[in-house]
Amino acid sequence: MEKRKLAFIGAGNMSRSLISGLIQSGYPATAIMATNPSSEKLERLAADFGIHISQDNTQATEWAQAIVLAVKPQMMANMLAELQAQGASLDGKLLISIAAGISVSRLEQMTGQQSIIRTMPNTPSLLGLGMTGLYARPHIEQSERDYAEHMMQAVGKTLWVSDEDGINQVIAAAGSAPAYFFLFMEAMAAQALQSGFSEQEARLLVQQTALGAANMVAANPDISLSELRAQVTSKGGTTAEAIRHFQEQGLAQLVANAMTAAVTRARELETQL
Ligand SMILES: NC(=O)C1=CN([C@@H]2O[C@H](COP(=O)(O)OP(=O)(O)OC[C@H]3O[C@@H](n4cnc5c(N)ncnc54)[C@H](OP(=O)(O)O)[C@@H]3O)[C@@H](O)[C@H]2O)C=CC1
Ligand SMILES: O=C(O)[C@@H]1CCC=N1
Repeated sequence: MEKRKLAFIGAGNMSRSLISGLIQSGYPATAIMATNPSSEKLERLAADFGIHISQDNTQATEWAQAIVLAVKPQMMANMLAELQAQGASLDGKLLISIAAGISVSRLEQMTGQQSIIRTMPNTPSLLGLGMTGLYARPHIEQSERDYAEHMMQAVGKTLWVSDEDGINQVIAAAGSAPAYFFLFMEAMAAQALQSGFSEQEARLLVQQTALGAANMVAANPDISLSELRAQVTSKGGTTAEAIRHFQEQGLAQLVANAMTAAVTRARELETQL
């Protein structure tokens, strides 16, 4: 892939995940810079990955050809206003936002720029196992789409959405979703602990099973999820009893409601920020 000089504005959890995945995929550390107001996270990034670091957003944006906007949604307007106040020019740079809840048109207003791609990655990008949704307005050139896509493909899989609300659906199904699986695993580990396993044993049982289940899905694209479930579920056996409990207590509806709540929150942020 093209190795543009790439700056991450905001060196938090998601930037660290993306930077780690990019470095593992062979993106040159010398072509990456991260900024943050405080130095601690930056120093860890420099020590772990050998990238450039700076506490000066203007310096980073001037250096970069592509810029990942990776601050919290609530910080975005201030951060971009400060850049403009300092006279930083974003002309000719590709802006890649990873923020939830900030629309492209709002980003255009905040930056005065049009070359913007909205993305929604997730933290497994850290391991090259990310899932990223991308959205661009029709006027965005193919070369810019390709760069953003290849960058995200370096850290996992990608999916373009054709209308912008699709990004909010990606948040619910992928961006926020690692946390759902962690929550489920926490609940399972807590019960395993309760039943007499040590913390370490409980974690081993849960993590290896989650890994195995995810790999079973990935390795069998022609087998439906419900068929994979059926293969575990002996008639009159133990799994059937557990599944009956989940179903009687409305797991599918609960998941649907939770995902809808994530979408609603993303849309709400879009009206507020
Ligand atoms: N975490 C996730 O799983 C995902 C997050 N996202 C999006 O990624 C973005 C970042 O989220 P996340 O990494 O979780 O958040 P974090 O809070 O971990 O990271 C944001 C970073 O931005 C820094 N920051 C604050 N103000 C500025 C500024 N003016 N200039 C430069 N850096 C600044 C913060 O510094 P300080 O150290 O001082 O707090 C912090 O390190 C959000 O917009 C979120 O919607 C998208 C997909 C998944
Ligand atoms: O919770 C959030 O708002 C961000 C967006 C997706 C994951 N984390």
